Amino acid sequence: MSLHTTTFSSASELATVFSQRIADILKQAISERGKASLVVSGGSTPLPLFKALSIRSIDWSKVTITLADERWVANTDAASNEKLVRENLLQDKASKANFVPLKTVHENAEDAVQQLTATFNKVGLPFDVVILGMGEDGHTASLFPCSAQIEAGLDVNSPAMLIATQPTTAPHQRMSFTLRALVSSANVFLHLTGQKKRDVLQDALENYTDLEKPIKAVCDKTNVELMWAP
Ligand SMILES: O=C1O[C@H](COP(=O)(O)O)[C@@H](O)[C@H](O)[C@H]1O
Repeated sequence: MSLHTTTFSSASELATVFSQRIADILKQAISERGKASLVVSGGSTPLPLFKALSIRSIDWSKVTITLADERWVANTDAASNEKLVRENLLQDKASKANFVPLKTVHENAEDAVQQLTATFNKVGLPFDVVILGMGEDGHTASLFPCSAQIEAGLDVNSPAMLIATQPTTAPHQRMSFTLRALVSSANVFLHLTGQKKRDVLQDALENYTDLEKPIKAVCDKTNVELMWAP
């Protein structure tokens, strides 16, 4: 499988061009099937992209948006990826999109897997667009190399679509789509900014196993387009 890199001069140029690219794919899906789906990541990197995407002119009422992963905190908590999406992506034109949260009322993430799986069976996989981020430890979505659940999360022979994870090097229980669910999309993007992340990715691809650096597992299993700016 291949990694194709597009380099931008700045995070804002990246956001402008990438948001148009995503909008074009979603529009195409809507014209073919009457609906489209978009998986976004949390963390700090996507902020300018969310703002650029929110003002794109597409029929957002036909788009389902969800997250690649969620921290198991209330959606009012500063650490909530849902909060980030609601405040920055589900605004302006994109406020009409249908957002499906990963956080449920369950106290433990593990207890929510069955309900969420039923929900996303109705949404339907594969997703039209998956945008992944990456942490400096090589985790992507909430597939953390330090977690006891990493083998299960990366097992593409398992039918599991979602997995509850507990990182030991980062706070909060998590809910994450599995590698199998993420790479089933025809359009998997990796969105990174900064030289440090680019070096981590390069090192992961050259010197580590999939279990040690889960981002490598994604690149091993599907074609990934890296959108990168310094
Ligand atoms: O914990 C998470 O981290 C990664 C990377 O976040 P960033 O702040 O370094 O951009 C993110 O992709 C993931 O969705 C998030 O839950």
